[in-house]
Amino acid sequence: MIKSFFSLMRPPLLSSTSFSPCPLSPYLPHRTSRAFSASTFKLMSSPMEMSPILYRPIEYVERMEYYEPGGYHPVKIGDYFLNRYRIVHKLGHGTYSTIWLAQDETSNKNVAVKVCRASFNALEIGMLAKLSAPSSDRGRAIIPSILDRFNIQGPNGDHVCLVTSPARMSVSDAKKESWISLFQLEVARAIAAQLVIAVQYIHSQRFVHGDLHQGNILFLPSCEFTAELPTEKIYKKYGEPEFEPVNRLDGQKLPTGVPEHGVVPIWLGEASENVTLLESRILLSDFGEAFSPAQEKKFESHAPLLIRPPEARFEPTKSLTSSSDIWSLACTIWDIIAQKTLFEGIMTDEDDMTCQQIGLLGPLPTEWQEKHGESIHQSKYLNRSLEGHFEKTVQKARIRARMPSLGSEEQNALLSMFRSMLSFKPENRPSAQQVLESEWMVNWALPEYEKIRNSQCYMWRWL
Ligand SMILES: Nc1ncnc2c1ncn2[C@@H]1O[C@H](COP(=O)(O)OP(=O)(O)OP(=O)(O)O)[C@@H](O)[C@H]1O
Repeated sequence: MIKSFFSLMRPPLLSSTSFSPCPLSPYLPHRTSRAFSASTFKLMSSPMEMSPILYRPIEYVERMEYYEPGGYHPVKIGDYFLNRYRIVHKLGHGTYSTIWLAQDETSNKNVAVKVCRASFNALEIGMLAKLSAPSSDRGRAIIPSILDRFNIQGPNGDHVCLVTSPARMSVSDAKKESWISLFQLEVARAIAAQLVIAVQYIHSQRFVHGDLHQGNILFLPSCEFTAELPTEKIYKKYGEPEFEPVNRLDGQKLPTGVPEHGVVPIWLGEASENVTLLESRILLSDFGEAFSPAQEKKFESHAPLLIRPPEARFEPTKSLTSSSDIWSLACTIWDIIAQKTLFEGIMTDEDDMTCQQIGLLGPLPTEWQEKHGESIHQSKYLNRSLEGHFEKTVQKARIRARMPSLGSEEQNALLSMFRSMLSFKPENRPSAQQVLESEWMVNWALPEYEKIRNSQCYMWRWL
């Protein structure tokens, strides 16, 4: 059901099941790929219920099928929440929410209001509240702060709303906006450093994030945008909201609870190669898959297949742990540094993913091989290697894009970090703290982070 709906929506280029090296980015027309956001990616890997009514898909806009009892709330531009938050634009959408830019009329700041689906499990909020409690840990600054929280009632139910600071774009948005899908080296290093610091902080608080992909890494906007920019200036600079009519495929009237118009999200971002070091401050968002292993066992991973740790498949009776985050963290750091993802494919499956992992990383542990037979070893990926993939998707890609490539010492340090993080058995992977202490982090990534840590705007977040 899920797949067949997607094949209806997907243009021919993307419906291919062949493993083209970079299915989404540089070769699609400008901005087209934003319609296939991280959340779309995720939808394919999460269980979901579908409304029986189908709607004409609208580019860049959430699927109208989710406006149903228990689903999204039909937010309109101009809505006031709590007589305080005036909705001025749309920021984005995910599987569980729509996210809106609002003017906080009490503080006169621009904020993000995440309006969750009515069936949303509020556990995420509790976790985020704990992680965003004041702390002197440098990782705390990379976790979004909950500025306010309230509920609204609507035709589709009762919706939790979270107010946080607005972000500019995600790492995946910045790469999709670019023809070369690469960040400047110092920017990639700074993002990777912050991500590891954030994960180390989350693990130190005894949580596992569970969904560490590029779509959940958000760039902070300028201080000017958050603190001062009035709505008229935002519209002048970034454009007024664009509305697209919502139509059912069967031509019938829209049911209650479905908006008459979809709102195209504002684009505050820029192409990856144009992001400067000072603009590379990030927040790690989306704690919808997070859990506390001390209190809860979690056997199934809903992370996108491309970053999903192999133990979710091969050790289904063991609970996921912080080591599962380390695997996904390695895949995501790769994606930040390279032009193409570590593992590839849009409509891929677990067998293919295992074949790709063996191709890049070598044979599976013996007990996993025995469990799953030999068939997965007979694959087209066998002549690959991590080093070869690195040469192609990082070094040569950077040279082609006329960007500096990595020196051999840095390359060796980085590959050695990847190798340890991508150990098949979770118990063989380093902890986030050990990753922070790795040669690449200490000598290349953390020094770039230190440069932005002391920037004026960064300090502003603490005032
Ligand atoms: N504070 C924010 N500022 C700007 N954009 C945001 C913000 N929060 C989220 N977004 C945008 O909305 C998208 C979805 O957000 P988020 O991941 O929090 O949603 P979700 O409903 O939990 O979905 P999913 O788990 O499918 O990603 C993000 O990828 C980003 O593009």
